[in-house]
Amino acid sequence: MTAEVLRLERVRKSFGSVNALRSASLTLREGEVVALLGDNGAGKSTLIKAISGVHPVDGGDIYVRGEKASIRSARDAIDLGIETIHQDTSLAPDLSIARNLFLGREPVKLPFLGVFAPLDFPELRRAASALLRRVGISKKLDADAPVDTLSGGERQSIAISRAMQFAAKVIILDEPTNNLGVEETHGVLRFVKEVRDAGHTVLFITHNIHHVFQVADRIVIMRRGEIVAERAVEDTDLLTVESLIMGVDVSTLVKEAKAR
Ligand SMILES: Nc1ncnc2c1ncn2[C@@H]1O[C@H](COP(=O)(O)OP(=O)(O)OP(=O)(O)O)[C@@H](O)[C@H]1O
Repeated sequence: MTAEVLRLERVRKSFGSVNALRSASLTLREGEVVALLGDNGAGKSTLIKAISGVHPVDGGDIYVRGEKASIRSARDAIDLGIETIHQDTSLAPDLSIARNLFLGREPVKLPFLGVFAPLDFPELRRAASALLRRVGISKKLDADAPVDTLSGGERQSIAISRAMQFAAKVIILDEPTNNLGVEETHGVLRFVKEVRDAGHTVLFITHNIHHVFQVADRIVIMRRGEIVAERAVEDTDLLTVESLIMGVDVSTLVKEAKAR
């Protein structure tokens, strides 16, 4: 078994009277792809927002590489090696691919000038092209082109590449294949596997169980703010996972529907 990179122990988060996370415990290990599944309102987004510092938890503990961590902001999470790619919001559409690959962490000239330091464009272009080659999406991409000229799948790959290059140990993807075509979806799923094979840990939310079986190593299922089941993908099947998500035996429902 590989090393533990992130562990949540009995984390809680409420919004007024809504207990979005009741007592969620989860361990992520190095180099695995974990799919987080659950019905609408199960608490998936709240869980990833807790890990990424958007909604600091009300209680419970978070450990990063075995050390107790305090994640109170997105900056805290990034500093701990946790990068989150939210749907459609992770890129600046008007900026170039190269700028988006660095976004806020661009190479600068005269770094002692702090926020006033001018960008080092030749270095930015060189580093961006090298990264695009390394992640295998360089074929037709020009690092100077605006990012809004890219397809949805390419944009996802750019956002994931950015997370990878900043050596994020844990990359969290919120519905990475939402609104993508079939081919693009396969491209992103393939890329997720490559990211895993490069040693990163990926946690992703999806409503598409078929994608889970294509890419995940492990499935974690949430219901009503708790993690109710975890399964290795090779040890489970679609009906079992659907049953765990819904909290009822789906095969019985199917039989009943056929009998009507
Ligand atoms: N900012 C918020 N303010 C108030 N309630 C919230 C907030 N965010 C989430 N909730 C509530 O917390 C519960 C869990 O929501 P969450 O978005 O985490 O579920 P989810 O599993 O991601 O659902 P979906 O798949 O529909 O996105 C829901 O009842 C939701 O209405």
